Amino acid sequence: MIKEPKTLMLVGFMGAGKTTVGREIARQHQSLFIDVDSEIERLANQSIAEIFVARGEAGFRELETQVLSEVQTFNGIVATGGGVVERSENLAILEQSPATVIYLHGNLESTISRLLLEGQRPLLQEKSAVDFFNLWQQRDPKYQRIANFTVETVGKTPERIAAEIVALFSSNEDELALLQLRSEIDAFDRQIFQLIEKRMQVVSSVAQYKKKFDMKTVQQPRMLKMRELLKYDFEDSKDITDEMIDQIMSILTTSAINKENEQLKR
Ligand SMILES: Nc1ncnc2c1ncn2[C@@H]1O[C@H](COP(=O)(O)OP(=O)(O)OP(=O)(O)O)[C@@H](O)[C@H]1O
Ligand SMILES: O=C(O)C1=C[C@@H](O)[C@@H](O)[C@H](O)C1
Ligand SMILES: [Mg+2]
Repeated sequence: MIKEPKTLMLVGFMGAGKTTVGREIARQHQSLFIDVDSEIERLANQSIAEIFVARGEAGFRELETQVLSEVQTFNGIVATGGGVVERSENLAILEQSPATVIYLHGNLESTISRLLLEGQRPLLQEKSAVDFFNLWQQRDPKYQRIANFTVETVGKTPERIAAEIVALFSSNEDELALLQLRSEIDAFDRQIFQLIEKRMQVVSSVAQYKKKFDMKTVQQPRMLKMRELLKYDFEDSKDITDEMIDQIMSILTTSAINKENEQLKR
């Protein structure tokens, strides 16, 4: 059971949101928060980037292990650094500590775009996209191994992720299994709606085109063709039935037609 843990450790790839979500859990749950990277900077009196330059990655990892062993019994939320799984000493600390470990799982694409916006991680400067992909593949099973619970973060706001984690505190073992699955479903739902939002933006551009060339909003052959192609592509799927395609496409096309009519004032 994850019941009001004394220590809650967040692990995950750099940029997964450990620091942001950790602070938010502390705010929602009124607990203390500590960030391993910030503690390392305090200890060395240097920024992470400066530590990497002055002591190399190996020197940074030494400090990381030192701080991790100190915070393993911290009474509150601990955001670890993305590379905490790089050293076997750290894995042993996390496996043996009484802390509850939560893996913030995302996808490489959204994580890299966030990191590029920030541009502060030393490893980001020196690694190629392929290196990053390999690092992701190599670290992912390690985060999984040490985690008591994995939270799917794709498409969710930090507030939403934090609320999901706070909800775990009062759940028993059986409920946790269900919450784990629901965390995945919620992430898919958010991705589906984000895609629908993007689809509607394209619909807007189609409306402009139709206005320019004085075309009708509803193009019946096109509507039929869209469904026909989807049914063909998913004909082997047991879950995506023709009926489901008709129902979902009906909602999507009705919303699109309404939007086009509104834009074209028809
Ligand atoms: N769920 C989210 N949705 C959108 N943006 C997010 C989300 N989580 C984090 N971010 C943004 O992504 C960036 C990286 O987040 P954060 O610093 O919390 O990652 P981290 O896991 O602590 O990384 P590191 O391992 O490098 O310390 C920040 O700009 C933050 O605002
Ligand atoms: O993923 C990593 O190896 C790192 C992540 C950051 O949290 C920092 O600890 C540092 O930039 C290294
Ligand atoms: Mg961080």
